[in-house]
Amino acid sequence: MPDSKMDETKKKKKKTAECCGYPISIFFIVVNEFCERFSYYGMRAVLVLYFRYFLLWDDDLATSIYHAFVALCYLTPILGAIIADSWLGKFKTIIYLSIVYAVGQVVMAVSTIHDITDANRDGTPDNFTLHIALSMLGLVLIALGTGGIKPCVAAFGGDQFQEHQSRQLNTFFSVFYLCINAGSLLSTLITPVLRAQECGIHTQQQCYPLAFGVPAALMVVSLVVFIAGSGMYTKTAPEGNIMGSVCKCIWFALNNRFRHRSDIYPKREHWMDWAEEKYDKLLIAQIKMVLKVLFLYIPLPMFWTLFDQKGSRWTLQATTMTGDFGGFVLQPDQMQTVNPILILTLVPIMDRIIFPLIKKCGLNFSPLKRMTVGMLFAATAFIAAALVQMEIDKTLPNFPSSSESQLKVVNMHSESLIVTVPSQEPLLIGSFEVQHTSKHTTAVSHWCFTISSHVVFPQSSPDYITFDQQDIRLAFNTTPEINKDLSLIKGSRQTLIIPSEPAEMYLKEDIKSKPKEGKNAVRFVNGWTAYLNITNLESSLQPSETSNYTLVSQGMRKFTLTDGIQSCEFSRKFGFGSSYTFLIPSDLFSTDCESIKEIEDMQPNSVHMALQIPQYFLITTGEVMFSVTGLQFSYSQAPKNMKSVLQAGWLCTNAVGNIIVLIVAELGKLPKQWAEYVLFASLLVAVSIIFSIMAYFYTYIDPAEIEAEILKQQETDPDKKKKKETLEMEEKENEQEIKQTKI
Ligand SMILES: CC(C)[C@H](NC(=O)[C@H](C)N)C(=O)O
Repeated sequence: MPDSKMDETKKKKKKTAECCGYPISIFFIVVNEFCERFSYYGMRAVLVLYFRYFLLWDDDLATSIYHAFVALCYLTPILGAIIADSWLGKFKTIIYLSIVYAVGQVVMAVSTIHDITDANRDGTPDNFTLHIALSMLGLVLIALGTGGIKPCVAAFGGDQFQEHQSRQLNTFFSVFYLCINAGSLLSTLITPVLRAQECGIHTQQQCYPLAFGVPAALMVVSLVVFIAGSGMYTKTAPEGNIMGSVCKCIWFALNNRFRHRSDIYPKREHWMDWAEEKYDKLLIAQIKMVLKVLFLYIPLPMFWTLFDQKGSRWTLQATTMTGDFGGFVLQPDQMQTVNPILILTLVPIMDRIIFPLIKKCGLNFSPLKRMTVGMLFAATAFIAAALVQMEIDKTLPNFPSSSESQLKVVNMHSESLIVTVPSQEPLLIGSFEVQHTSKHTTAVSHWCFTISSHVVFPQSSPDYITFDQQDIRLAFNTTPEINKDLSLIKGSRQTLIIPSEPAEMYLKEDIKSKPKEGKNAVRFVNGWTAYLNITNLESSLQPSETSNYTLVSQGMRKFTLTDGIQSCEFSRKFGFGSSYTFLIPSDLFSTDCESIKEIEDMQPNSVHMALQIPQYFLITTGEVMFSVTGLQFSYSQAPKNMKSVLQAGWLCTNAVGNIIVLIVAELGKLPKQWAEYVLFASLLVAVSIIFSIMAYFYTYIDPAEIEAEILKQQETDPDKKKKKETLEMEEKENEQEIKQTKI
């Protein structure tokens, strides 16, 4: 900004109302930031699960769209900075883009109401296209709003301070960062709880509308709070199109350099010096400072690539773990709260203890060194995530590969049965009726061994494997032998149900991946002589029929079984991510449901979510070293009129990081999740080595000092006036051109 203009702005700054040395207006800004971050992080916390389990996208698509959205949120700050600097000013930009943001949140919340398209009232939306279109529109509006206001709000906060309040200004930025994390913490705790509620008009479903609706409401509150402070703000007028001047100056330098590429022209120290013919030395020097920092930013996106996977891959990892902490149960998406909790504790610890201690030891822990160490911490966080993943993989069922089939046999007949399988010992499948002496709660391992067993068959035909008389033989001890041809589905797990009338045996497909969201999949085989109604099941169960799987949440669950005349209750406590087949015997009501037997199709998750804490600790330590330092570095190394430009550039590194996740997730699909974590960790280590080399050659500057020196030089430069006049004339010409184009 030209000096004269800056002086004008300073003069325009009226004396503002103060409280404890702070302008009162900043309280509105801080509360506004808290609500806005609550809104943003609350919505983000449930976004992947919404994609995965409401829109039914697979893991990769859900992760890709999530990262595309985050990337967009960090690309739009450039737009916000341009609008604020050259057109509306920060105040109006914040208001208008906050309205866009709030509308986006409301559209997003509406898109999650399944009842709006659930005409047949079966609990699932009938028109997925409408839900997808609405949610994508909502996300684009949110990205425009949140990104657009991001570089403006902090700067607008800074504008509120007078010259004598420089100490308070520094504290403001710390409080501002803490507000970001307090908002993030509360929302990531609350919205998953709201999501876990059941709601709906026709059918009760996961309450996504509430989980997205509350962030929408908070965004409206944020806007109202910001407007409420309107009368107290110091509002600075737009400072001219800085971005435009920078781009024009760079373009001119490049063009001029190209025109003078011949050896006859003397070389200049820097390629930007080729703009000297037309542009002010100060502007050129400022652009050089910015470009130097931007060049250093090139490797930084890799940090964000890893950092932003907390909300996607790590949340999905948590769904395969158990969150039972004794007194309370943690939902998988709530694990993300560990990050802001650690930020709130680690920022003061680092600032007050660790960094001063390092300084006391005589070590020069410069900002760029801190950022390199931060990157290495993030890389180790991913190694920790890979180790946890390996532990999880050990507990996952051995699902058949695409060339295998798995078969389980459940014998509900009154006699034992021998199954003969090629190249395997004949299996004795005990009779459910004869052996059901023990209670369902104690029978798990016993039944798995005697009445059921998984057998893995190598697949020979491309689609199905057919067992003829030679392949599989089912023989009973006393009754005449029964032979059955069985077609097993490739890559699938199936259960052969042998009812009381063995000739009516049938295959039922088993669940072949962990149940969603850490829930439990249960089904019933009706060995009772009449139809049965069971709570939670879609329809009544005919004799000998097997129900489809139904999902139940963690904790004690009660099922009421009735045939219309008699009824009994059956309760069981569930963990996370298990699957069971419950066998209903013929003496169901005489034993008051006690004789129900269970077969564990899939073990409950056994790796505890607490094991994710080390990876969260490492990534957050990395964040404090990298992100907080990076923000300060971007501010301190930027010339006074380009602080927001560099802030937008800094936010862009985050956007590019998310785009990298998208590309790697799409192109480099690794068969094992732990291998993907190791790949990301290795990439970040490689990038941090490159960054440390670049940092070694970087010389820290004091922009204010350089600017003052150039201004002093210019005062004695006779060309200065002429150049300024040329520049002003060109700007006027440009303006006239624009006016004419409009006409
Ligand atoms: C993206 C920024 C680093 C910042 N995020 C955080 O502080 C997280 C919650 N730890 C933000 O501005 O949202």
